[in-house]
Amino acid sequence: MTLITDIRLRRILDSRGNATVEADVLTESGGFGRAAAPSGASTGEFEAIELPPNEAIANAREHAVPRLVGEVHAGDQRAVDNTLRAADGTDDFSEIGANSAVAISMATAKAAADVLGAPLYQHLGGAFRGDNFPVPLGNVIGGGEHAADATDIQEFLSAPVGAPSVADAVFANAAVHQEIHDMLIERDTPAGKGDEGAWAPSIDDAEAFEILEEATSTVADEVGFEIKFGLDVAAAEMYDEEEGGYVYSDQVRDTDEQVEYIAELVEEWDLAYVEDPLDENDFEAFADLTEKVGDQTLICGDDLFVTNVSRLEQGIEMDSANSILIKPNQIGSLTDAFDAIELAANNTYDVIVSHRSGETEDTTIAHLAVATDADFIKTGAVGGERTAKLNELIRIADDAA
Ligand SMILES: C=C(OP(=O)(O)O)C(=O)O
Ligand SMILES: [Mg+2]
Repeated sequence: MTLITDIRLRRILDSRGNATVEADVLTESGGFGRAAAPSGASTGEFEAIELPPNEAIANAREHAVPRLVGEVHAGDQRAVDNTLRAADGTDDFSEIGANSAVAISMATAKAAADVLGAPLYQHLGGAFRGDNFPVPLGNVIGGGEHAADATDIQEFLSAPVGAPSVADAVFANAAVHQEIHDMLIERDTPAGKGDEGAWAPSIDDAEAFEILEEATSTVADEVGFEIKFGLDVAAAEMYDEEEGGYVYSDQVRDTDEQVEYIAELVEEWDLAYVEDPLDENDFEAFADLTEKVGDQTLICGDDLFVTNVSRLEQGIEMDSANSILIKPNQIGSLTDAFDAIELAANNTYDVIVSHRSGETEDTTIAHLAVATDADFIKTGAVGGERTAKLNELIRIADDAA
């Protein structure tokens, strides 16, 4: 009795104050699900298309809603997402918008879970899901497209790999964030926050590494478990062919120099994680770097893979990385995100489920990460739209215990 009986779409605010799409899905037996689309700033060239919310809502109402309401069962997620694809009729959701598609897809999954009386992670993961919890990667210093006049590297991420529980890990990342604040004050470097709540001081990357090392080791001593750190370089945003490569504040590095530089950073700082160290079109340079340091760290494709099975297949074939970032709105549906996760896991890639820089209170990604046994979740360290997911993870762990 999970036949979809109504879908309501509306514009709500995201964390940057921009409009985004929210969907409510109702079912015949009274199930209800609500979800909202997030939005990126450093978006990949190959992502599914986000339309202006008004347009996305109008087009989804015209093309998708009539094919779903009274026609498809909410519990059959693949049928729901296939219907969204058929209604859209393009490869990249450019007709109804990936923002409408992902909001409907996620809201439908929640409605189906509601009908079952089960938490979303259990509906998505099934009764025999593993009992692992993802390690949260906390963005604590950042710049790039997420903050003006700050670091070149987009995200410096605290990685509490030794935490005994997800709650310990979440609190450790918040403590690192606070410790960095204290250190910045001591250094007379006041800082505002970027889009994801990370400190965005006007410092260079070298200083950010020093601060992060000190902050993570101070907090690790306090909490008694290992905290490493990692990066989202978001290198596609730096890459400029006409300039001859990767444009940093103080120099331009060509592709070989960029590979060398990142490999040195991995060695010097014992990095646990490096996301998008190279341009989104350069599967080969990714493969060079993975060959050099892939046994010491995670080389993760975000803009490289855009949660897209075909791009991941290419990466697997070329050994371009050893992990993938999963952002459901990059591809437009939960089914597509699940397929990418399954392909990654079958090829021993680590999986990192991720928020976007523009977020809402929606907690679907916390459930998705637990349901799929993801190795990591990247969803900030502080800020209401980030703690919505982090606190949900704590609740899920509590519920599952
Ligand atoms: C979360 C990220 O930023 P955005 O949402 O701006 O793409 C990212 O690049 O990993
Ligand atoms: Mg990224």
